[in-house]
Amino acid sequence: MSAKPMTVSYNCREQLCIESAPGAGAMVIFGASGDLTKRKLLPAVYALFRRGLLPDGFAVIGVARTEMSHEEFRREVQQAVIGDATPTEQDASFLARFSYVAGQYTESDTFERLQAELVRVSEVHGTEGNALFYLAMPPTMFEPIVRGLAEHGMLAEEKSWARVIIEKPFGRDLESAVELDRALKKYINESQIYRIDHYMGKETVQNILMLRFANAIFEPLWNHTYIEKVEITVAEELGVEKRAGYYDNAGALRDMFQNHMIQMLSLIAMEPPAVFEADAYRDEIAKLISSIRPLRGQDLATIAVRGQYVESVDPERPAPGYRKEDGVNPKSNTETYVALKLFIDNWRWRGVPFYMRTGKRLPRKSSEIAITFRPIPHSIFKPIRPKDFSQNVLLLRMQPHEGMGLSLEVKSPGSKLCVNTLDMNFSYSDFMHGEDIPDAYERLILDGLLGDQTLFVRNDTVEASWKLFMPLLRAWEDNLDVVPLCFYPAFSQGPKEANEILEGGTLQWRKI
Ligand SMILES: NC(=O)C1=CN([C@@H]2O[C@H](COP(=O)(O)OP(=O)(O)OC[C@H]3O[C@@H](n4cnc5c(N)ncnc54)[C@H](OP(=O)(O)O)[C@@H]3O)[C@@H](O)[C@H]2O)C=CC1
Ligand SMILES: O=C1O[C@H](COP(=O)(O)O)[C@@H](O)[C@H](O)[C@H]1O
Repeated sequence: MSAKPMTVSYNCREQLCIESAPGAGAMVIFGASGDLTKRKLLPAVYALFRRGLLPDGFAVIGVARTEMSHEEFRREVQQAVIGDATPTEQDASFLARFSYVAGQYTESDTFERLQAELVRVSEVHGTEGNALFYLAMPPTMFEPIVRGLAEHGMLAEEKSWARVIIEKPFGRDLESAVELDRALKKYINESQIYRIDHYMGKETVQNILMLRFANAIFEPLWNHTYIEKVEITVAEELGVEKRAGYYDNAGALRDMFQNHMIQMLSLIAMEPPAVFEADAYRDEIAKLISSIRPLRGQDLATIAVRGQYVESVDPERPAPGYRKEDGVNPKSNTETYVALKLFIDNWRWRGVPFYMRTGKRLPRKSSEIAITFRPIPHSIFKPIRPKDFSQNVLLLRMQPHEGMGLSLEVKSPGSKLCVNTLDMNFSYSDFMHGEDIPDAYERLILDGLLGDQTLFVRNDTVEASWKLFMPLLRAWEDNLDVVPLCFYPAFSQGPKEANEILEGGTLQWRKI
């Protein structure tokens, strides 16, 4: 059926918007000279400023070992947020709120100077002694920095607040995650730790909750009786880029599955929390992760596939194999692709397979969740059989072209009784009136300033997720034969062996 554009009407009901403005506070970025700061944090802070969401009492202090004056740091910030454009008066007032402290992260002197700078910005910019510390640093530095902050009284919360945002990886296995948490908890408590999973800040990921819990039509169908399978894909076109040092040690399971993929699965499958508040919400996520069926040794070969990209075979899109990438061990067995079939052993999801895959150097960037409903039980349109009808699929597109789709079986107009599939599609961009959808870091930094931990990962879920994956990680490390490393050409659909976990190849992955 030729698809006509859908008419979407959308009434923004301002009275139904929940938006809180943060109170005064400073943001301190450790690792201010780094990649994450330049590419993500500074543009996000600038976007918040442009949207009028930063408090009047606000300042940013960059900290790193690289020697820089305040002015040099401001120039870096300017470059990161407006590039070569000439700053407006408003931009100048934004840049004036930035300052810089250079020093070693383990030296007392650095923390003393930071403390003095916090006092200064409190007086000059009215940050009221509150501080959001963002550790955009390799995780080996988390403990020394938190210790330094605590020893210099910057984490005490008597008259002001102090929060610490940390970036993944939260450990590289269960043991190191427990150890990291133990080390941090010597100086701060859980209510001060904000663990970022940037997927939770993505608008479309959050919309899963609104779709499920603000519409009565889905909940009755949202279970094993009506849903046949769920497929979650996070495909990247990019390769390892400049992060080989980290990635070759981590691999796709640690880099994407243990965190982003499991969090997305949780949003699809969790029970409704009574309220959308940090603990109620995260309790449900923790329960869900703990109900995922353990990955047992004897099942691994039938539920898991790991792959690594090799050189592209497409002459129009040349790309080297993973082992030839800069900084990668030429004999590396690190996986750049993982596909898994998971089950959730609870009342709602008993027997429903969750097919999940993620990988680098796939044909294009595409993150989506496809929920396939069961076939109709009986056809009244004889001789058309039940299996001739396409099953309904609800598609949630995270990126790019954020939106959703629903496929329905409909009658083609005309005297004949013809069944056809109609794909109803809608894109968020239709609602945005030319504005970009806010980046995940904007939302998460704002929540950090607000003191709202809802979208941040609680430690019990980090540990539950590591616990789930440990048998697989151990099997891979101990014995390459249990789940052999399969190779796929860059920009292909991934290793062909991934089809095997789809019921021995009788089903197919959605095309990326
Ligand atoms: N970049 C990204 O896209 C993403 C990053 N992350 C995580 O965010 C954090 C920061 O990432 P990113 O900015 O890429 O990291 P970088 O490697 O760019 O490091 C950030 C800064 O930390 C300092 N640094 C680096 N290595 C060391 C070291 N061994 N000891 C002390 N200081 C060091 C450097 O500053 P200086 O030398 O001036 O002190 C550097 O500018 C990491 O935990 C990373 O895993 C998570 C998701 C995506
Ligand atoms: O955390 C990570 O995420 C990115 C993918 O994030 P996206 O927002 O671009 O989808 C991934 O490239 C990176 O390896 C990983 O560390």
